Formats: sequence, structure tokens, C-alpha cells
Amino acid sequence: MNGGDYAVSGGVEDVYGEDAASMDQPITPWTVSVASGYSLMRDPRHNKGLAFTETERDAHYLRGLLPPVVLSQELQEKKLMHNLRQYQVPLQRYTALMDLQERNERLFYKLLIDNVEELLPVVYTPTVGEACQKYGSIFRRPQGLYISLKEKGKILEVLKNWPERSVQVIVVTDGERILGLGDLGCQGMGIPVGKLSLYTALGGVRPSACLPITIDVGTNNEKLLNDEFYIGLRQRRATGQEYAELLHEFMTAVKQNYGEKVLIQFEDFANHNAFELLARYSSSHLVFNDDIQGTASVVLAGLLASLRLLGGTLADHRFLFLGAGEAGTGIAELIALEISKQTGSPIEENRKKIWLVDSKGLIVDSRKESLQHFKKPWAHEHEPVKTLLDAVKAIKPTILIGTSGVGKQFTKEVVEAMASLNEKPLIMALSNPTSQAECTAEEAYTWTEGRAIFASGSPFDTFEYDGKVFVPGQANNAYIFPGFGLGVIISGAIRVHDDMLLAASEALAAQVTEEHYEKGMIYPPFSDIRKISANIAAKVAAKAYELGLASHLPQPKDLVKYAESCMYSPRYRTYR
Ligand SMILES: NC(=O)C1=CN([C@@H]2O[C@H](COP(=O)(O)OP(=O)(O)OC[C@H]3O[C@@H](n4cnc5c(N)ncnc54)[C@H](OP(=O)(O)O)[C@@H]3O)[C@@H](O)[C@H]2O)C=CC1
Ligand SMILES: CC(=O)C(=O)O
Ligand SMILES: [Mg+2]
Repeated sequence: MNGGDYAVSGGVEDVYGEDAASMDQPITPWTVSVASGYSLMRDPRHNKGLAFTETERDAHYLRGLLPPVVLSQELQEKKLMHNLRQYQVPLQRYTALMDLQERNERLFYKLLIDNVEELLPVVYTPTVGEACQKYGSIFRRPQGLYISLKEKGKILEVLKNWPERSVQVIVVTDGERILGLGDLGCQGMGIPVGKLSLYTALGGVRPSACLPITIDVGTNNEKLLNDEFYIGLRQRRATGQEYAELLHEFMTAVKQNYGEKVLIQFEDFANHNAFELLARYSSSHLVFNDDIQGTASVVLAGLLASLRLLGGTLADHRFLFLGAGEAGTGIAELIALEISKQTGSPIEENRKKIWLVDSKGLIVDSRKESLQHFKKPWAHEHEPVKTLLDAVKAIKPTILIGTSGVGKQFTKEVVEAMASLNEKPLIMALSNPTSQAECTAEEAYTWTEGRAIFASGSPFDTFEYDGKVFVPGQANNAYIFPGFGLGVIISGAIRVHDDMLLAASEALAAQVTEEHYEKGMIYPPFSDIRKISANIAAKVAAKAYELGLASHLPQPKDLVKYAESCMYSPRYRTYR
């Protein structure tokens, strides 16, 4: 095939290579057969292990391949949870769960759905961060698709190697900003794999519709380049035109292979590419950047909910961010947009209530010339301020949000300054994983003498202070993207619109009840996440219909019920 020249005439959707026009293209020799016997047990999508019934063992040539006992799925679950709890090392739990996913997919999801609060920290932050750092050493069987510079000119063929045809969501990373852990190159694959397992467990999107992808353009991480177990290309990152061409070929091939309605979620790209990719493809593809948009939506939801505790409206508050990258400026922009919707005031005016600090200090107008484009709208009139503590004293924020990727930045002095300014300081330490959190729950509650409303990106345990039990919220985009994606899918939306993000925020905030507020919570518990996701999906879908972006017609009458009915169930099916 001519490098990059996949725009042949004819051969449209010619999966089996039957048209003359595709004669010069290599094809995948697809076959479809009924799995039975040994191959049935080795197929994670269909395997039930000891839960195969007597009838199924007879009908599917399984006799003798299994010991005599027949277990229920519930007993399998009980046994596996018991086994998992024996591991003291989080990474051992992670590998045990990944092995289960590779062995028995339904049981994996049943565990994850039924024990979400216990297992989320294993398949997701913080443990997934450590897994990515050590991905080469713990690598057993590949998950997802790897598209490297070696595949340039052949990306469409690579996509065709993936066994599933009806993909609805792709989570793609290039591994350059994995959580707050920096450039992990090809080993960032743990993130798309983890995010998509949440799409299924939390949002009910079918596993077969989920495709994790890592684009490998090299890494600038010296440690990985010198690691004998590194699994990626051993070269420094491609940039500029070479990078843009590979990404463009990828975006084109995805649309060509899966059509208009596949949701492409950009995840953990560095900000110098993330904003550009989103801007470039948002008018031609169904794209969503989780770090910019998903994070914005989840934080806005927490802020809307917190007003019940703080009082006032969003417009009455002053916001200070530590970190002015994807998460920080993404959240800031959505807050300004929401205030505009609520008050009718111009967005430029609302931006003035929001201040950001980056590695060089407060973002102010005298720095405007040298700022990256996404920081410029936040360069307000003010004298230069170097440190966060001085910025808190100067700006007097009511709300402090950490999106720096650097741990321990909310020092005792910073938190005490917030407590001296506010009766109930709202403090969000959003950076992941736990090691990068700007402060811990214990620090936030202790340093404010139990007055803080606190939420963090990675989970913290409940904390008792002065006889009162505080439940820290987990302000993580995991509340949003699964339900948001489901809403996009069930409505057949063809583009993502900011109003859909606002709808998701409002839907999430509406799930916080009096009982939660009493415990200081501004997010509902993850144990209710499937119900929450169905509500988010319904509101997102309703907005897509309202905006004329939905293609699944006619619009279902009850969108919550419809969303619930579309959700994946991990219960075993009966085989005839
Ligand atoms: N809870 C959640 O759901 C989410 C959490 N996150 C977390 O947020 C963090 C940041 O992600 P993202 O915004 O994508 O990253 P970016 O790299 O885009 O932005 C990081 C920002 O932090 C600033 N920064 C770095 N070090 C310091 C410092 N010592 N003092 C002040 N500012 C500093 C950078 O400044 P400069 O521009 O000057 O370099 C930059 O503005 C990560 O840890 C990530 O895990 C991200 C998405 C979702
Ligand atoms: C949660 C997330 O997306 C991040 O930390 O990058
Ligand atoms: Mg992310």
C-alpha cells in the first residue's frame, strides 16, 4: 500500500476484500465460528470457569476439562474478593484483576461493579499509575492496540486487526502526561485500559464496544529509554510535522473504519498537543478531552453542589488555581461559561473572578506576551506575585483548586491562610495519583480545624477530627466520562458541545442529597455510580437532542430508563 494513501475509490466497507478496488490492499482473513470446548474456556468474553452448568458442559464439549463442582457466579465473586484481599501490595491486586479480565470478562466486571469503592483504587488511580510506571515488568498479555511510528501509512490496517467491528468508544493516549507522573511513553497503555474498564463498570458501555489505544511516538523519559524491560519505541519523541501527520492518519483511519459516531476520548496527552488536537478535530470528529472537559465537568458539579454548604451563587465566589494547564484552564473556562449561563453576563467578565498560578507565579497581564495561548484569557490586571501563599493573601479566594501535578503544594501556611479568610474554605487537591495530591484529607481537615470542604482526585479514607467523621469527596473525571459517553452513544450524537458538559455537571450535582451534605460530601458515593451514570447519560442525551446533534431517532420518551436498558450486565448468559 502506498504510504498514507488509503483513499481508494470503491472498496467501501470491504471487510472481506471482495471488491476490485481493494485488490492491492492487504486484508484481514476474518472467520466467525462458534467457540466450544477448550477454546470456549480460553475465550475471556465467554468463559464462565467453574460456573458452566452441567447442560453447558455437555453441549459445549467441556466434560473433563473442568473439575466436577459447579459454582454460582456469586460464589466465584466471593472467592475472588477473598483472594484479592490477601494481597497487601496494591500492584499484586492490580495484576490479579488484569489476569481476571483476561480470563473471565464478566466475572471481572461483576467484581468491579459490586465492589466499586474497594476496587476503583486498584484498576484506577492511584494503583494504575504505579502499574504504568512498571508496565514493562508486569506485562503479560497485551491489551488494546499499539500504534507506533512503525505503523505510519498502515494505521487503517492496524485498526482492522482489532477483532471487534462495532467499536463505540476509543480512549487514546500518547503517554506524554500520565496522571501527574509525566512521560511514561508506551507504558501509558494502563490508562486507556483502566478508563475503558470504567466505561463499562461505571457507565455500562459494552466491553466489546471499547477500544484502548496507545500511540507510540517515542519517549523523553531517560529512565524508560534505559530500562531493558521497556515495551515501547526506544527513541526520543517525534514532534512537529511527523507527530501531526501520524495523529492525522490515525484520526482519519478511525473515522474511515468505525464511522462518524465513534467517540474518541483523548487522555493524558501533554498540554502542548492536547488543546491543539481538541481544537483541530472537534468540528470533524466526535472527540472529547477527558483532562480538559471531563475534569471541568466533574469539578463544576462539585462546585454547584457545594453552594448548598457555602451559600451564595457561583458568581459570588473567587477561585484560585494552582496549575494552569489542561485541567486548570479547562475547569476555569467551564466555570466562567456556567456563570454566563446563570447570569447572562459576558464570559470575559466572569473570567475575572478566576485566577491561576503556574510554575512562574500568578498569571498576570505583565506576563501575557510570553504565555501559552490557553493561559492568556486568565492574565488579569495585577502586580506580579511569585508564590501560592502570596497569591492566596492577595486574591483572597473562597475556593482553592490544585491542578499542578505536584504533591504537597498546599502547605500548612497556604491552608491556614484559606481558613483565616473563609468560614468554610473549599479545597480541592485534584492532582493524581495520591503522591501528587496538593495536600491530604487529613491535612485539609486538621489545618482548618475541621472547617474545610475537601475533595481530591485520588481517594482518601474518611477522617475523624474532634469527634466528627469527615468523608472526603473524590473529584475525579471518572464520575463524568462513563455517563457522558453513554449519553453520547445512546443519542447517536455526532459532536460534543459544551452545553452537554454543563448538562452532565448539573446532573451529577443533582445526585447529592441532604444525607451526603451532612457528612461534608459534595459528590454522591461511587457505590451509586450506575444510577448516577444513567442520570448523566439521560441529561447529556437530552441536550444532544435539543441541539440537533443526536442521530438516534426518534428520541426515546424516558431517557433515564432507556439509558439503564442500554447498560451492560455482567451476569452470565445461558448458552444453548
Ligand atoms: N482529578 C481529576 O479528575 C484530574 C486530575 N488531573 C491531574 O491534574 C494534574 C495536572 O494535569 P494537567 O492540567 O493535564 O497538566 P498540565 O501539564 O497541563 O498542567 C500542569 C500545570 O501545573 C503547573 N505547575 C507545575 N508545577 C508547578 C508548581 N510547582 N507550582 C505551580 N504550578 C505548577 C504548570 O505550570 P507551567 O505551565 O508553568 O509549566 C502547568 O500550568 C495531574 O496531576 C493530573 O493527574 C488531571 C485531569 C483530571
Ligand atoms: C484523572 C485523570 O484523568 C488524570 O489524572 O489525568
Ligand atoms: Mg487523564
